[in-house]
Amino acid sequence: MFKIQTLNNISRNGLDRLPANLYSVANEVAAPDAVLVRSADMHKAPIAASVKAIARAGAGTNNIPVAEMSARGVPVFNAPGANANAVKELVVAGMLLAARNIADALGFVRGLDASGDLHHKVEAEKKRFVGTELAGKTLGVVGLGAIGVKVANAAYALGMRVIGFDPHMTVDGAWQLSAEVAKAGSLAELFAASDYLTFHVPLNDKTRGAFGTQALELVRPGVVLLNFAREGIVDAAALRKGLADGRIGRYVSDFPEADLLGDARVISLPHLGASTGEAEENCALMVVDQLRDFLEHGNVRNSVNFPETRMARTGSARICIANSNRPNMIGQLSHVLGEAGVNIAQMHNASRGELAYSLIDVDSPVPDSLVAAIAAIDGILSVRVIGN
Ligand SMILES: NC(=O)C1=CN([C@@H]2O[C@H](COP(=O)(O)OP(=O)(O)OC[C@H]3O[C@@H](n4cnc5c(N)ncnc54)[C@H](O)[C@@H]3O)[C@@H](O)[C@H]2O)C=CC1
Ligand SMILES: O=C(O)CCC(=O)C(=O)O
Repeated sequence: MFKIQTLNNISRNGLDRLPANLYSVANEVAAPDAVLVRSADMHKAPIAASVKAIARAGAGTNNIPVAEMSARGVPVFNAPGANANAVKELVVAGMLLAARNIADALGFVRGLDASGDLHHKVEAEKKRFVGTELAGKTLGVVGLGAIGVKVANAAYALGMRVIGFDPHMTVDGAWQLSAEVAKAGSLAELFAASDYLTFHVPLNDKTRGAFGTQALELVRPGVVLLNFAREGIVDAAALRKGLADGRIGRYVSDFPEADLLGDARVISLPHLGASTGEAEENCALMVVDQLRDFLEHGNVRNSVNFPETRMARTGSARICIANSNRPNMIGQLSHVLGEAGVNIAQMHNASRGELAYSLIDVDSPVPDSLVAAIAAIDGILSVRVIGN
């Protein structure tokens, strides 16, 4: 029986794919085998030694201590692209909210006194909410991954000019991107050309503060800045300076900030990008399937720290081993198996950066002494036996 701990609400349709005879699922679990999480901050509490995998039902994994998990030989999975459409639609809504003063106008109508001549009040005041159109404006998209590509294509379909910047764009992403989206040679070029600017990059040491004081000097006065990626992507000081001197016309964000809550130029949403029934279900289905494949067969799909590794099962048992990616690890493993008289039926080894992962199917049961001997090899991060 595998014990799964959920740290956030995970779509029921996803959880239903965990058969009750094999899995128990709860919020509070002693010694869980795996954790299912959305946005809960896993940096804040120690992660139990029993955890063999973490599955993020979403895209960003900055709430998970990925480097620490790699050092423990624990894969972290996510659901690439599974919520991208939901985020795209909210980004489009965000551009429209900013362009047409929709939030202010809604506030005005909600505050109207229902008595008297409503029609007159509406017609007299509507000039306060005159907006602009998106068509003909330029949108700069930083990060052309699952979300950025969809946002770029949608904006083009709305009549916007679109330019994008992503030095690591994938071939798949390029296939999906409209040929009408122009490539910016640099971030500076993109900043200078954009009326609307949107970021769709992961938060990491390279992207933290990607919109900072330098960007502020380059952007068009009154630029509409959209941040549906992560709070840290936009530097706090640069944002406040830009709002104060009017360089930033509007800030539309999925991450409310305490001191900006009352600022009329700031439109904040409560991290709603992926909050649609469809996206929540897509993410849950994807990560639950990946988690099952890992726990039951050791296979790895869509991990952010492990290499893709899949092998059909043969033999009586499977040994799953994560180790430091250095010479002679396979040699030592096969030596230890040979010493124990265990024959390798088939094996698959793959590496990613500093980590390597092997699936070894064997013809006979794996004794505890062999597991201990493998774990004792210098550089082994984790060992697990399935189907013994
Ligand atoms: N508001 C919300 O509810 C949601 C927010 N997100 C955030 O959006 C981010 C992006 O999500 P996806 O598009 O699904 O991820 P993705 O991994 O498909 O795309 C990210 C893209 O950013 C690019 N990139 C990385 N560093 C870059 C840099 N320095 N400059 C330019 N491009 C760079 C990558 O090459 C990649 O193409 C997530 O990491 C997450 O933080 C994702 C889903 C929901
Ligand atoms: O699960 C959520 O609602 C947050 C989604 C998100 O931010 C992500 O997928 O990176």
